[in-house]
Amino acid sequence: MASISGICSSSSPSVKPRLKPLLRATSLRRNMVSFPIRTHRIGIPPVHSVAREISSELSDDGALKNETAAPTKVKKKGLEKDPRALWLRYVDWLYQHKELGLFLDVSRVGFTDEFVAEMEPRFQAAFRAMEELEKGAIANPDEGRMVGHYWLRSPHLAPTSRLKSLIETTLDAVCDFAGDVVSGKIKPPSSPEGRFTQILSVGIGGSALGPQFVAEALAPDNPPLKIRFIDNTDPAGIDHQIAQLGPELASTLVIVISKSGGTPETRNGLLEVQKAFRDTSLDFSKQGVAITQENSLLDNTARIEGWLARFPMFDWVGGRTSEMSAVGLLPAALQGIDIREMLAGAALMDEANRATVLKKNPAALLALCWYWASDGVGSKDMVVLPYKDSLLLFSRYLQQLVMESLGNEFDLDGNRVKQGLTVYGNKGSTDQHAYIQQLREGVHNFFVTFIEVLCDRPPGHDWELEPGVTCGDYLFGMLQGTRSALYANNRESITVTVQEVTPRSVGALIALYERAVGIYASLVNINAYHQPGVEAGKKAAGEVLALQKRVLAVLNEASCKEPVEPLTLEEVAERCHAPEDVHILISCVFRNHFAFIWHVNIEMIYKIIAHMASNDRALIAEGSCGSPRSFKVFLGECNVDELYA
Ligand SMILES: O=P(O)(O)OC[C@H]1O[C@](O)(CO)[C@@H](O)[C@@H]1O
Repeated sequence: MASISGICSSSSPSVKPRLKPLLRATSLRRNMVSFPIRTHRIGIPPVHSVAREISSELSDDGALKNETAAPTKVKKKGLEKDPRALWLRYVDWLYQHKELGLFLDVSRVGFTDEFVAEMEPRFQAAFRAMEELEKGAIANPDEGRMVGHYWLRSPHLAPTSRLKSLIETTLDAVCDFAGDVVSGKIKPPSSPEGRFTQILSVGIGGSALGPQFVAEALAPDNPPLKIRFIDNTDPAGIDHQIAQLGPELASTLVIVISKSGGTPETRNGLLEVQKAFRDTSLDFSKQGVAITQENSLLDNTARIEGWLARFPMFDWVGGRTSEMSAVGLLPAALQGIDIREMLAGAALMDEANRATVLKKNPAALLALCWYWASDGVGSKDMVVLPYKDSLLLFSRYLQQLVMESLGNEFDLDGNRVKQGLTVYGNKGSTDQHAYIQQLREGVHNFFVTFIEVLCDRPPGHDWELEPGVTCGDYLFGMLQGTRSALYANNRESITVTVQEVTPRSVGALIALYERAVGIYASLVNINAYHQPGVEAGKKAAGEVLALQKRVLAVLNEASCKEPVEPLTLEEVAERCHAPEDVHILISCVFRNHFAFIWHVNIEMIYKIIAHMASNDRALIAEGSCGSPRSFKVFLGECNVDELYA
């Protein structure tokens, strides 16, 4: 058994939300936005934070309509249209990483030399910040954490020898365990096949998106183990995954992934899967693997129940940058993907991204384009279009990486900035038959990133479907045509080109965008490594479930009466609020918010009851859910246990 407990890092210190007085932009002039100079942690100079509400838009000829929106003093001008000048711009700015076979073309983004010059000091500061981060600075100040995903592929860079050996030991353990599972040395106890054939990965967000993207991109046609995912608390979705496994549940390795070890969706997925194991008389512990931080709820459960294996997550690796930790590496290795190649590709890309000359640093070039195109305030969305089916999930993966990192209400100095960069996209050329019409001719609120893969299919397999033209030529033509057509209509685009979709190039792509996010975050002075907004949603969900328990208790009590006492919504709400809400109500009345809170609660109680009624857990005595004012509700069966629990 590959249990490597004890090598996880200790759990993180408690986190306090950062509350600072809000500062506002102090002066806005017509052609320029200037802001008070502020000091900055880890060496970032002041930035021209631009209030989101100031709209900016390129007009159809590429000129800026609202000049006050410019994040720098540089005026935007129309995009270059002269073919020769454009070719020179292409050649001048083309980035190539020879060893990785990766190109980055930023020529179709209209930044000017003046803009680049103005941004230069900010880039130098961002490079210094990245350097400090890699040396182990507390780059996630709210949570008091280091940010160390770069060490995962270059352990020698880890700030202590303990961390270095932790990374290396974990990687070895992942490889050994995966090798033993694939070879059949580690086998499920009661499978007729005598070896594991399936992986069921249970996790959400950063504990799912990386493994999903990599599986889609790199899993061979006949992997040693096939993978499927439970990444939600949707019971029907979970049932579907379990039903699809059918009798192969007996040969399924269940990998439960959660950095915190307490995410409700993941816990629910685990409980549902464990029930499915019980229902089929299978011993879950012999087939369960946990990837989590040491001593988390999940870790303790796995240890106490004696699961097959446990692998560590580190508090200095964020969920959305965890693909190169056990989170991504274990599922990938089990599918026969060369994870050391993935790590090598990422390490090479990291190395390139340490260049302090803008033109030689691909991540910085991306950040420059994002800043230019979205005015440094996310005023334009990033549409990601990989022209390759296997990269379908790249945009979804990037959506979390970019939006959960950059979407921030406050900057590092406590100013309300409401930052972000919206990401969406699926794949080309498929999307040309969906929304490219709007991109070409409709609202101009985006820039595009094309991902191009030069090699169409393995050598020896291609054929011409018409003289001189292959199927892949069409895909190539669609990409180039769309890029040109968009540009002709002043729509900017970036093109990232890789030779092939391989573990090495996928590792490099992940590393490229991880670093671009880090650099961009420095440019706009935000903490890219926390996600306070997500916590608010989780907390609110907890409150809804707590309210549901109270509603259930009230209905139980009324339904146990002889005769049963059906209740209106108002009656349920009133009984729910006593006695523990009295305090809340008094303070709400005191602050003149009573009506609002009452309204929200009664609406929520209505939704709770409607949901229970839809699932046969509450019965409507009078009226219907469609007329909430009048309906009366009771529970079908009086649950005395619950009532007196
Ligand atoms: O790995 P965990 O702790 O279950 O968290 C899953 C995801 O939830 C988030 O915290 C957002 O809720 C992501 O950042 C994270 O990747």
